[in-house]
Amino acid sequence: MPRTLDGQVTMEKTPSYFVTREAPARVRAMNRHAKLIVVVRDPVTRAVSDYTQTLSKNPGLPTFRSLALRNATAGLVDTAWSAVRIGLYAKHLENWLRHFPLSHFLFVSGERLVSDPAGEMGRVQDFLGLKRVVSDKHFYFNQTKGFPCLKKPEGSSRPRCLGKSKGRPHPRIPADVLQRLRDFYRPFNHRFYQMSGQDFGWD
Ligand SMILES: Nc1ncnc2c1ncn2[C@@H]1O[C@H](COP(=O)(O)OS(=O)(=O)O)[C@@H](OP(=O)(O)O)[C@H]1O
Repeated sequence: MPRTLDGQVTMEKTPSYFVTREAPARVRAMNRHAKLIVVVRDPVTRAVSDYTQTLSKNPGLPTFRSLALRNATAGLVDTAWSAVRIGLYAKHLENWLRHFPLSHFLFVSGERLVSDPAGEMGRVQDFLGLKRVVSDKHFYFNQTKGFPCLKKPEGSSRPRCLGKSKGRPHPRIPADVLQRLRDFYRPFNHRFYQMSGQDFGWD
């Protein structure tokens, strides 16, 4: 990574940092002033999205139900499955808060990133102490993609949406499995709302 000069902000993005036990201590050892941005979405939708991603690479994958529930009859949720475990945001945040104060974090709502990308980007710019440059006029809603896209990315004169692997249709998951997961996550979500001071309205 090149050295950051005065007036520059260096950003690094790795989704697995948030859920990796050793990451907070290592990040702190590198820079204890680091600002940390975490994008979170409803953990149930996140699990289905995760499954969709794996399924696209491995079409022979067992059903979502058989991976999410340890014992189909008892309906116990399998927290060893990474698609489930990653959504336990309160647990991951607890680990990070041993190394960084809450003021170093910005939690971005994955849902609002879709419904109001400029609004969420406004919060990101404020958090980073940047002038609000990215605004409503940079986004448009692409009907075909079903998501917001950039009107004119930096260095290009043509609009740009995220790639095919972002915003794919999800397979239909049986309602009882989704309900089981919703019930499972509820207490963890509430704890996460308390810890972060933000209600994401997932239930
Ligand atoms: N503008 C825009 N365009 C397309 N997709 C968007 C957008 N904003 C948010 N999203 C949501 O981002 C989800 C994919 O992001 P990931 O977190 O899986 O990406 S990454 O693997 O961490 O890079 C992806 O999840 P899926 O819908 O499950 O594909 C999207 O819902």
